[in-house]
Parts: sequence; C-alpha cells; structure tokens
Amino acid sequence: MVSRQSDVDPAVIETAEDIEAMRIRGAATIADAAAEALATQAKRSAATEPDAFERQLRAAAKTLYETRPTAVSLPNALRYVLRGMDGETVSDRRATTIARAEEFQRELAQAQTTLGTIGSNRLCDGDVVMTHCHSTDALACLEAALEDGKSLEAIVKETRPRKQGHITARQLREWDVPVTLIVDNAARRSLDEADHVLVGADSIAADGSVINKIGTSGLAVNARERGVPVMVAAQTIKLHPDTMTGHTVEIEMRDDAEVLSEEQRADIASDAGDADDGLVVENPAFDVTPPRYVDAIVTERGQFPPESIVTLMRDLFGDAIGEPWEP
Ligand SMILES: O=P(O)(O)OC[C@H]1O[C@H](OP(=O)(O)O)[C@H](O)[C@@H]1O
Repeated sequence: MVSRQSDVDPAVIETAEDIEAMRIRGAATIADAAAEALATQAKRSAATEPDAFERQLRAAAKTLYETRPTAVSLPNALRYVLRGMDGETVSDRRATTIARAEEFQRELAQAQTTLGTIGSNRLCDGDVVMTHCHSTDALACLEAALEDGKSLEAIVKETRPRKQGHITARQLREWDVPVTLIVDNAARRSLDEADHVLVGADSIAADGSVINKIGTSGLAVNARERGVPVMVAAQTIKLHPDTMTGHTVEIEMRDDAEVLSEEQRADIASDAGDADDGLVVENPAFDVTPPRYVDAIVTERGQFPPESIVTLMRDLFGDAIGEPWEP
C-alpha cells in the first residue's frame, strides 16, 4: 500500500499506485515513470526553502521506491535523479532536478536503442526466437533485426499468471512477425524449434545471476539442455550494485488474486475463507537464473558473458551505493 505523505505531490502518489498495481510495468518503463514523477514533484513543489524542497524530493523518491522491490532500475533511476539535484536556492534545485530527470529519460531511450542494435547482431535471417514475459529491452533487439531486413519468427510464452506474453505477441504481430503463442509448460517441447531464447531482466547480480519474470530460470535450464543459446537483454540500469557487497535481490511476492479468484478458492477448499483453510497460494513474481545458464548479457555497452558483468558494474557504479533517497 502506497504511503500518502503530506508533502508528496498527488501525481507522484498516483504513479506509485500505478507501479504497485502494475498498470505501469516493465523495469525500464518503471524507471522512466519514476524519473518523470520526480520531475513533476520538483515542478509542483511549493517549498520556499531549499532544504524543504530537498526533503520533499527525498520523500517522493521513498514513496516510489517502496512500490516494487525487485527491479533495480527503480532505485537506480531515483539515485540518478536525486544526485543531480544541486544549488543553494529552491529555483536552482528545481531546475537541476528537472534537467536531470529529463537527461535520465533521454539516456534510457538511447540505451535501449543501442542495446537493440547490439543484440540484433546475434540474430540471423530466418531465426526463431522464444520469448518470455514482455521486455522492451528484448523487443528492441528484435525490432533492430527487423529494421536490418532480417526475417524472424517468434514463439511467445504466455507467461502466467498475468500473461504479459500477450503484450509481446501483439507488438510482434504489429511488426508482422509470425507468432506461435504457447502455454508456459510447452516451452521445453517448443525449444526444438527455437534458435534463441531472448529474455529481459529486472536485476542483474554481481555474479551474473539474472533476476527476471518467474519461469525464466526453468526456461534457461531447459534451453541449456536443448542447446539453445540464452540471450538476456538488459540496459546497465538493470545492474544491481548492492549485490557487489553481498546483498541479495528481494523477490516480490504478489497477491493470491493474480493466481486464484475467491470463487476458484472456494471451489478447491470447501472451508475457504478460514485463515487455516489449508490452501496457500504462492505467487513469486520473479526468479533467479544462475550465470551458467546464460550465454550473453546484452547491454548498451556491449555484450558480456555473465561471469564478467561485474567488471562493467564496478566501472559504472563504483562502491558507494546507499538508499536512493538518502543524501
Ligand atoms: O525493462 P524491460 O526490458 O521492459 O522489462 C524487464 C522485465 O520487467 C518485467 O517485469 P514486470 O512485468 O514489470 O513484473 C519482466 O520481468 C521483464 O522481463
């Protein structure tokens, strides 16, 4: 539940609620929306003192941060914008915050385009690509390959429980890519037809582990066994710097209702509704794919074997991290 702090603008609260409810979803889209929300907070702040202005921006960042715990693109976006807030007056702090948020959004869009070009180099004319969930970073690779004149086909996993695969299928059909939509459990069988598995990421850990939509790890294990290369498309905003100091990535557990309606629960558990009706629904939104099942992590800075992604992480983030809203 999004906390409603008095000095956080209603527009920021609305964005936070949209992210929490997944009306705004996808790690890159969430990061873009968070930067936009901080710019809105800055534009609308009625603070007359620079310290009060800064407190409001940090409160807004904390509100946004607390929406979803797994995609590191969110805190990375918040850190990036807040670290650009500068100046001794409200006016200066407002202007620098807005400019920094706009810079973040431009760089995010450019990074995805560059990543797509790099990822498309791994794809050949006539390839069949299996996708999981809906990743704009992954689709950027397919779009770049199509713009290069390569023909592609896709096997799209529906990706229960929220079926984000339908978003991918719709986008690919708009690009006139033949799509075979499959239930998640058919992935192993369909891998025989695939030349690549292409997925996105919510976070990349220092050891090269990939945190992505639930079902990614099982798909990657099956792909390794079937000899199908696994490509992870992930802008550097997905790199999780806290994992360089031993922190693990929290896996978001989402509501039962995404898996089972109250009517279905009542159909299964005759004494449904009792706290101890003996029926527990587990709904993890993400899982962790070990680096040994990943062939390449494609970023806007080039592609990396998972075991070496930490070199890029150190280069970009250094060691000083801290919470995104802290000074
Ligand atoms: O940043 P882009 O590549 O768009 O998406 C990255 C990942 O974010 C999504 O999470 P959710 O659907 O928001 O839970 C999926 O796990 C997807 O692979």
